[in-house]
Amino acid sequence: MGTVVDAAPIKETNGSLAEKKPTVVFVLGGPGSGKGTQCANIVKHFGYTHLSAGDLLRAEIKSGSENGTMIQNMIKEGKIVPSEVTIKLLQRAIEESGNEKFLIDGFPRNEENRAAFEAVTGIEPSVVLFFDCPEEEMEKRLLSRNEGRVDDNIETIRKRFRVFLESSIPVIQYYESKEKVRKIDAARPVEEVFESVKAVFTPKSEKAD
Ligand SMILES: Nc1ncnc2c1ncn2[C@@H]1O[C@H](COP(=O)(O)OP(=O)(O)O)[C@@H](O)[C@H]1O
Ligand SMILES: Nc1ccn([C@H]2C[C@H](O)[C@@H](COP(=O)(O)OP(=O)(O)O)O2)c(=O)n1
Ligand SMILES: [Mg+2]
Repeated sequence: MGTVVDAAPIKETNGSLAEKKPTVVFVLGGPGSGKGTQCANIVKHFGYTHLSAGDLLRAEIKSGSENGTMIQNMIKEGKIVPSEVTIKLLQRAIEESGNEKFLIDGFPRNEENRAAFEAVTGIEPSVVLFFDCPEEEMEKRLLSRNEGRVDDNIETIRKRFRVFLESSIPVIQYYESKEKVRKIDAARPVEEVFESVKAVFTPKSEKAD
C-alpha cells in the first residue's frame, strides 16, 4: 500500500479555498458499505472534519431551502443531485469548519461531481478510500439502518446500486489510474474494517513492527 495521507500545507490568511489547499480525503463505496460509520471513527482518532454530502443535502431539505423539494425527489429516486447544489454546500461547510483536514463522504458520486469540484475549488484529494462490499451485505445493512431515510427501501436501494455501478465506479477507476485509491474490504465487522482504515492514516514510522 502506498503513501500515507499528506500533511496539510501551511494555511495562508485571506486566501480563497483553493489557495488554502486543505487536505481532502474522498470516502467512497456503495450505499451501506459503512462510509459514515468509519468516518466517525476517523474523526475521533485523526482529527478530520467529516462532511457527508448526503447529510448536507438532507439538512438542506430540512432547512426549507428553495431546492428542498428537488433534492428530496432526487434522493427518493436514488438519483444524484446536480453538482452545483452539492458543491455549494460542501464549500460552505469547509469554510465554516475552521479545520484544514476533511473527509468528504459520498462525494464525488459521478464524473460531473468530480470534474466540477476540481474546477470550482481547485482541490484534489490526497487519498480516496474505497469501501468495497458485496451488494447483498449492503442491502442487508440498509434495510436495518433504521434512520427513517426515504431511500432505505428495497425499490430505491436497487436504483442506488445501479447508479453506483454506472456512475460512481468510473470515478473510483479514475482515481485508481492516479494511484490514489486505498481499497478496503468493508464486508468485515466494523472494528476489523477500522484496523485497515487506520493503516491508511498512520505514518509508517509510527506503525508497530
Ligand atoms: N462493518 C459493518 N458491519 C455491519 N454493519 C455495519 C458495518 N458498518 C456499518 N454498518 C451498519 O450498516 C448501516 C450502514 O452504515 P453506514 O455507515 O450508514 O454506511 P454508508 O454511509 O456507506 O451508507 C448502519 O446501520 C451501520 O450501523
Ligand atoms: N454526491 C452526492 C451524494 C449524495 N447524493 C444524494 C443521492 C444519494 O442516493 C443520497 C444519499 O447519499 P448518502 O451518501 O447519504 O447515502 P449512503 O450513506 O451511501 O447510504 O443523497 C447526491 O445526490 N450527491
Ligand atoms: Mg452514509
